[in-house]
Amino acid sequence: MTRFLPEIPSIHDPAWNARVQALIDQKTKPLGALGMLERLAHRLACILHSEAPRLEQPQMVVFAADHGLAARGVSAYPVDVTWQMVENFLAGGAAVSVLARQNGLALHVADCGVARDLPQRPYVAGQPRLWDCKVAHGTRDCSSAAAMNAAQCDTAMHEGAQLVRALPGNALLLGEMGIGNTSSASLLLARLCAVDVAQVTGAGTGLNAAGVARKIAVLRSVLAFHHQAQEPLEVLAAMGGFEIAAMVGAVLQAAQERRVIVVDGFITTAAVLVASRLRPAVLERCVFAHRSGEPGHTIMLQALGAEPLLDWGLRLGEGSGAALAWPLLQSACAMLGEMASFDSAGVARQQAETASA
Ligand SMILES: O=C(O)c1ccc[n+]([C@@H]2O[C@H](COP(=O)([O-])O)[C@@H](O)[C@H]2O)c1
Ligand SMILES: Cc1cc2nc[nH]c2cc1C
Repeated sequence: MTRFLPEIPSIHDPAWNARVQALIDQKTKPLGALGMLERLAHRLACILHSEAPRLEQPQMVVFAADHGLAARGVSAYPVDVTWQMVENFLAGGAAVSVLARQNGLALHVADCGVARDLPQRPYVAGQPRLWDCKVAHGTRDCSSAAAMNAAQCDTAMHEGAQLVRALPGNALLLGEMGIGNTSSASLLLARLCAVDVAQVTGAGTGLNAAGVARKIAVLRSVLAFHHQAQEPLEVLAAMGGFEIAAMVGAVLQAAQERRVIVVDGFITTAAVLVASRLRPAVLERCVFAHRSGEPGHTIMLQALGAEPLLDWGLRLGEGSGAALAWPLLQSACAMLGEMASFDSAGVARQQAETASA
């Protein structure tokens, strides 16, 4: 299978940037007074190339898979939670199910490599949908082998891209589920950003201090075992997960189509980190929903130059933070599209001699 590596041109356009900024500055408010909402509106206007951007048919995809490394005791929960939570997503009872429903987000679950066979079920319009993107029944234990081979990595990326192609709309919200996947995210970050793994390893689903210390020791041994893996896709295959590889493909595809990509927490951001090493311009299409309570996320966001919308100590994953932040994107669009300008409303502007530099 060939590698999925589309060209992603930069959408940076100084003239367009200035035009959108001028529109925002003409709204009836003191200059800059809507703070980060203004920066968000600016970003959405640039991604969707519209002075009045509209978010259409938003699609939340929860990418799910299992991790061989989980057998090394790096998670507080058993591997079976992955498939059990997939069932919960589909039944409508998980956090992301509730928040997606509340916010009018279509919900999809992509089985990229859950260890159990999940029965296919009929598609019911308006209900969460299960997609079979399974590459294998979980990755191999990456403390003693590559998590996946290059062909599996390519397949997972293609699956993610193909799924995005099949979805309507102009906004993709990224979610994930996979017991053990905070370990993969920490490993990708440690290797790709050359930081000490102890600095970027946290409790995940809730390890205690002794558990975190054991997790760090395991992750150190994994990094030593894969010392030769340095290129982004080598690192992804060596220590990633099928859901992460599928998200890399999904991000590249969504970026190529110029969709708005709403990034959730630590693991989805790890996928964006890998994608951005392959095609840096994907970052121009991303909105980072929140700063996760997982300590490595702050370092990862910094490495990407990302400014997250929320800082709520969320550490659930699933796409829950992306769904929570969604109304902020809607507000940003409403602000740009519906707020009056000083001229249209007949409101007096700031006096020239009082303008700050
Ligand atoms: O997104 C995050 O920031 C995040 C932080 C901690 C845990 N999680 C979720 O918890 C699971 C992974 O945790 P663990 O401890 O099994 O590595 C996985 O299903 C993630 O969705 C997610
Ligand atoms: C219950 C549970 C729900 C989750 N959702 C995402 N990761 C999770 C991990 C656990 C353990």
